[in-house]
Amino acid sequence: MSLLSPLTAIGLMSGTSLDGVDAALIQTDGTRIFRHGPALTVPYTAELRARLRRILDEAPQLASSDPALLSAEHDLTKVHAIAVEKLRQMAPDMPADLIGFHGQTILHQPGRTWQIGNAIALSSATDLPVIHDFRSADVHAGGEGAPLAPLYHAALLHDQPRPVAILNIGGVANLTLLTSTGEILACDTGPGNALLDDWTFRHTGIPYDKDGRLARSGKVSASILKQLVAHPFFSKPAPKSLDRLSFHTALQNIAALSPADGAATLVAFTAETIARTPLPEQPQAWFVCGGGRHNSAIMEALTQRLPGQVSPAEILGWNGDALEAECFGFLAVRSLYGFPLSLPSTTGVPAPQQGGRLSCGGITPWKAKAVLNTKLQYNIA
Ligand SMILES: Nc1ncnc2c1ncn2[C@@H]1O[C@H](COP(=O)(O)OP(=O)(O)OP(=O)(O)O)[C@@H](O)[C@H]1O
Ligand SMILES: CC(=O)N[C@H]1[C@@H]2OC[C@@H](O2)[C@@H](O)[C@@H]1O[C@H](C)C(=O)O
Repeated sequence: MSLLSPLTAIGLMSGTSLDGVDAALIQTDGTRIFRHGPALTVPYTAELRARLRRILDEAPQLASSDPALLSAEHDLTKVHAIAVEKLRQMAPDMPADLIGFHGQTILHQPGRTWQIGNAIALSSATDLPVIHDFRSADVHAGGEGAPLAPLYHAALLHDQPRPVAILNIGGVANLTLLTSTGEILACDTGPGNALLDDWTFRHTGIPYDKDGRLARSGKVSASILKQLVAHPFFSKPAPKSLDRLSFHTALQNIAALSPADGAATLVAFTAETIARTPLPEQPQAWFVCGGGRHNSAIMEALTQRLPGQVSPAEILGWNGDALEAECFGFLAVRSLYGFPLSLPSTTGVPAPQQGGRLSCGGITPWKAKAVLNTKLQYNIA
């Protein structure tokens, strides 16, 4: 059991959907969760989203000094600072000690992962220490750099009957399995909502398939689904990770289908690839978080395919839209306390790996010392 003082952290995550910044407060010592605070989302403007999307597409060729990149980074850091300010106003009874700042992933490939966001500027704007750059240490040590949520998921699941899983359906989907012996196994499983969002937008002008209405009005193309799931990624054992645009060629495979049949086939693709993930044990319960749990077509498709009980995270009293942001608050505290953020069974890194970097950018040194030193004492009593 940890004897370190609990800290209150603000976690900030901006996911692959480019919808905005999720922020959440959490009180934790990096192993136990003492309190979940409020959470909120500050959306990106359509203009910033469009700039980020261009940067994502160009990322493999971009220099870190590229003016368009620096300007987008500046603006998205401002959105993060606004999220922190709003959250502090919502929870005056939970003063934050530090921030966990994930940043916007613009590239994720074997051997290279890139999140943008200016930690020094965020630290200055909020007057708080900021932990950032959560993924590079894992990648440099030979890991996938993702997913990083598994240690947080395992902390959330500590009192649940095993084997049990948390499934996150964001742009990409990822799962954490806690086995009957307590091993934590994790991976990205394949597409989440990203392909369905693009397809729906292309055919209806609406950014996502609200409540799965389009998909539920269509029919799955069994032959195209068979082609899609034949990709070797899906039979590869965990750990494994994906970039946002992995499998985007699936949109070409379904191009000749009607909008409804295409949506139905993409929903089946998401559910089928989750169900096919090679796991040593089948969870008896799946707790689903991320925006995909709002899509009843996806939830139905999962219920049909998975042998265990499938429920939204809310059934355990969690906020399924806030889990990823909470996770980066939790990981910020782990980083500060020197605990690993990843394991061989979660990212394929050769040994448990610490990560994250501390930036006290704009904070006067005496203040950073006061905040962190007082809190970083062993709480022996
Ligand atoms: N009511 C709804 N009906 C259907 N789908 C929804 C609904 N609400 C949200 N979604 C889906 O959830 C997506 C957003 O999910 P989420 O916020 O988990 O993504 P993210 O955090 O960007 O992804 P990632 O976990 O890959 O980083 C939307 O793009 C949409 O596809
Ligand atoms: C590189 C990157 O940002 N990956 C994200 C993305 O969104 C979902 C999935 O792909 C997961 O691998 C990860 O985020 C979660 C929070 C994670 O690291 O666990």
